[in-house]
Amino acid sequence: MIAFDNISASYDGVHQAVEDVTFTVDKPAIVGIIGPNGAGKSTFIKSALHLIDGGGSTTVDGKPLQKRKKEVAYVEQKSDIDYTFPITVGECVSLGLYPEKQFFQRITKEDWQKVDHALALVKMEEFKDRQIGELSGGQFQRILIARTFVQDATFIFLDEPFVGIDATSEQIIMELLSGFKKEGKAIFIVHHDLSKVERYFDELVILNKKLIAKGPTDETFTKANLQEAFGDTIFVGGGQVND
Ligand SMILES: Nc1ncnc2c1ncn2[C@@H]1O[C@H](COP(=O)(O)OP(=O)(O)OP(=O)(O)O)[C@@H](O)[C@H]1O
Repeated sequence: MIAFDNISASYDGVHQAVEDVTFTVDKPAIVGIIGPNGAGKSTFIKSALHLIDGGGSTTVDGKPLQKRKKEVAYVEQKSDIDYTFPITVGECVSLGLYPEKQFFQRITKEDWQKVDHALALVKMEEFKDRQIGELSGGQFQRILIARTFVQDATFIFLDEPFVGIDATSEQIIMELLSGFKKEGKAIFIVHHDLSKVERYFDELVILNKKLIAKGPTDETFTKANLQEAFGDTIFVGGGQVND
C-alpha cells in the first residue's frame, strides 16, 4: 500500500498549489489523477515523491518513501524532458537499472537482457541503437515506460503519458500497464481525456488543489465531483458520467 498524508506544496510560499491531500492506494490498481489545468496534479506527484519541497509524507507499506525509493518509478511530463541529450534508446532504458546499481558498477550481460526484454515489450527492439532524439513522441513515451519496467518498480507514476501520441502507442502502453497491474503493481496516470476515464481506470483521484474525491471510478466519476473540480462547463465527449 502507498499512503499519502497531507501532501502540500507552494512555489512562492504564499499560494498553495496543492493543499493537504491525503489518500491511500492498495495495489494492484490503475489509478487516474484528473482535474483542470493548473489543479496541481503534477505538483502533487512531485511533492509526494519529494522531487520538490513540500509538506506531508508518503509511506510505502508503512515505511517512509526515502527507504523504498527503488519501488517507485516516475515518468515526468514530456515537456520537462530534454530529448536532445545524446544517448541511445538502449542506454536510456538501462537508466532504469540505476536505482539498484552504484554508479561504478558495470551494466552486466544480464542487465542488457533485461533492457532487451523491456524493449520487446514496448515493441521497440529495433530502435535500441538509435539516438532518443530521433524518436517520435509516442516511441519515446514507450521507451520511458520500458525504463520503468527494467527498474521493476511496484508503484509507477506517469504524468500525461498520452499527450501527442498516436492511438497505437496509447493502446500498447495501456495493454502493458494492464499487464503490470496483473503482476501486482499500482500505476498512477495524470490524464486529461475524460472520455477514457471509465475504460482506463479502476480508481480515480480528482484534484483541484485539494482532494475532491478518491475511490472506485464508478463511484467517483460523478457529475457532482466533476462540477466541483472543473466548474459547470465540463463536457465529457462520448463518456458516461454518473449522477
Ligand atoms: N515550477 C513552477 N514554478 C511556479 N509555479 C508553478 C511551477 N509549476 C507549476 N506551478 C503552478 O502551480 C500550479 C499547479 O501546477 P501543476 O503543473 O501542478 O498543475 P497540473 O494540474 O499538473 O496542470 P496541467 O493539467 O495544466 O498540466 C499552477 O498554478 C502552476 O502555474
